[in-house]
Amino acid sequence: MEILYVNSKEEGSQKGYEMIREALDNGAKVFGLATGSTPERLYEKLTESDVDFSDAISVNLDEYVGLPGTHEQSYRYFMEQKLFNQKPFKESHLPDGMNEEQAEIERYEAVLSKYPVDIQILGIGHNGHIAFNEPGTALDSHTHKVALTQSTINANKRFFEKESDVPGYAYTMGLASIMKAKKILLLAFGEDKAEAIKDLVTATEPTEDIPSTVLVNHPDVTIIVDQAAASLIK
Ligand SMILES: O=P(O)(O)OC[C@H]1O[C@](O)(CO)[C@@H](O)[C@@H]1O
Repeated sequence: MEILYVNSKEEGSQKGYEMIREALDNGAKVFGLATGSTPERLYEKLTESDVDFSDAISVNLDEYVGLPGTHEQSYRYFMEQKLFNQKPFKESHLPDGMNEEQAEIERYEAVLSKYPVDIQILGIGHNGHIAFNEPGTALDSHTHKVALTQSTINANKRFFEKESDVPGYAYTMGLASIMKAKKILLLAFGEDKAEAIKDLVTATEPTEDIPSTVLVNHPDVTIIVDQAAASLIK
């Protein structure tokens, strides 16, 4: 696990941007994408650049259950606004929050089998979740439906008018699905991520209590942290 210490979110997003470009230049075809506030600046940098994803495929980590892709808080809508409208991919895949559970799990697993991820962008939740894999998720999990924890609902309610509007469930790639990516790039910015980063980088083996620790066994993980997120490990 390589840790890149940067001074700011701006610098970290620039580094992330450079790594994505490098992957594309070196022939990466399938990009695993994340939502949330963490990668926003990185996506902005991609949209401001001359990068061309028209031959590439994107697959996203997760989607709220019950929100159609046209809903402003859906992750499909987020991706369209932040990246896809400006930089279209040949194909962009996200879980479909309106599909029935079993059908959606099978459909998305088939997408992931068809398109193994070359480079996966990840953020991290306060409780160490990656994608929507909350503490207690099996380390060998694949795409599944998850009940969001109160911690995640609290963190995400800022995007909704009121807390009761936050969906209680999501479809998410599992931890084993994420581990299949050839390369993983995890970004964390801000003091509120310091505890989660400490838990991840001090872990010696994976534990279900802290989903991010599954990454300890991945051969190619880079973590980009700003000073605040690194404040408990430096
Ligand atoms: O980047 P943020 O907004 O801090 O979110 C952190 C994590 O939470 C999620 O948005 C899910 O709650 C993840 O997809 C993300 O990595």
